[in-house]
Amino acid sequence: MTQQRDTIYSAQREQLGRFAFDEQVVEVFPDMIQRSVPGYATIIAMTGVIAGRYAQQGSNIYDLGCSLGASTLAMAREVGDKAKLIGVDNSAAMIARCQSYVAESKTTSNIELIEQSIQETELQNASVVVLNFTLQFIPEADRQTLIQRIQEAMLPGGILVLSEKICFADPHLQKLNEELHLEFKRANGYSEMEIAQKRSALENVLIPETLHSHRQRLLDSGFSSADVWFQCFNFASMVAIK
Ligand SMILES: Nc1ncnc2c1ncn2[C@@H]1O[C@H](C[S@+](CC[C@H]([NH3+])C(=O)[O-])CC(=O)[O-])[C@@H](O)[C@H]1O
Ligand SMILES: O=C(O)C(=O)Cc1ccccc1
Repeated sequence: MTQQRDTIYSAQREQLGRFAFDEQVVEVFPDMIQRSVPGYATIIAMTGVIAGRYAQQGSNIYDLGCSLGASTLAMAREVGDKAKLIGVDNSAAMIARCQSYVAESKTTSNIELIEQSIQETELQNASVVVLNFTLQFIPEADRQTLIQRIQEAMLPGGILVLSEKICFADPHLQKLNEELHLEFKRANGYSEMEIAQKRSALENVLIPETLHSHRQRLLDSGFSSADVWFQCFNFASMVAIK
């Protein structure tokens, strides 16, 4: 994998379009997500560990919003050929590049990649479902239906890993965590202009919710247990068990 540095928002732009997962983003995505999401590497690696524990023989494992397949490949390493891995993403550019990463990885796992909206994906026989930083891009009004569908497609004892940018009901905590995230981005070499321009491009595209809302939705959808297993500032990962 060649690592290209993310400089997408480094020059001042006259017109800032909505953030999109296009070819330009795909080129720099591994660098972008690592420098933007505190705890990203840990969440990906532990998604693999969790999948290794919960994979059921002959079941399906879904990575919904798989991007370049970071979680898919982390799970492949832990799961081997016990289960079929299915990565889904609606960005053609992401799926194309993901396909070549999977080929390069020479994994012996059975991996299928599908270019499709996860709102349309047929889900079944699932022991593990992963939504790593994807639900935040789904319209809020559609989130309950999707989580409910995932729950219904899961085998008893199955697990959902849900990682998200989160917000806080308490205004002091909201301000603190947002500022700490900004410090993290500055420490990773992003300039004030890059931070400001990306923030504006993500407005009304990435919509965070509180941990309370996420947990409530998971329980309302029929999961028997749901809680946080990792958090760094305004980024968290939860597990929900059927
Ligand atoms: N409706 C949709 N259907 C399918 N895919 C979608 C949809 N909406 C957005 N996406 C896809 O969801 C992914 C979100 S990135 C996931 C990172 C990955 N999980 C990782 O752990 O490396 C997170 C981020 O960039 O913050 C993108 O590839 C979109 O194309
Ligand atoms: O960069 C940010 O501020 C984020 O919230 C995370 C992110 C990471 C990669 C793509 C889109 C959003």
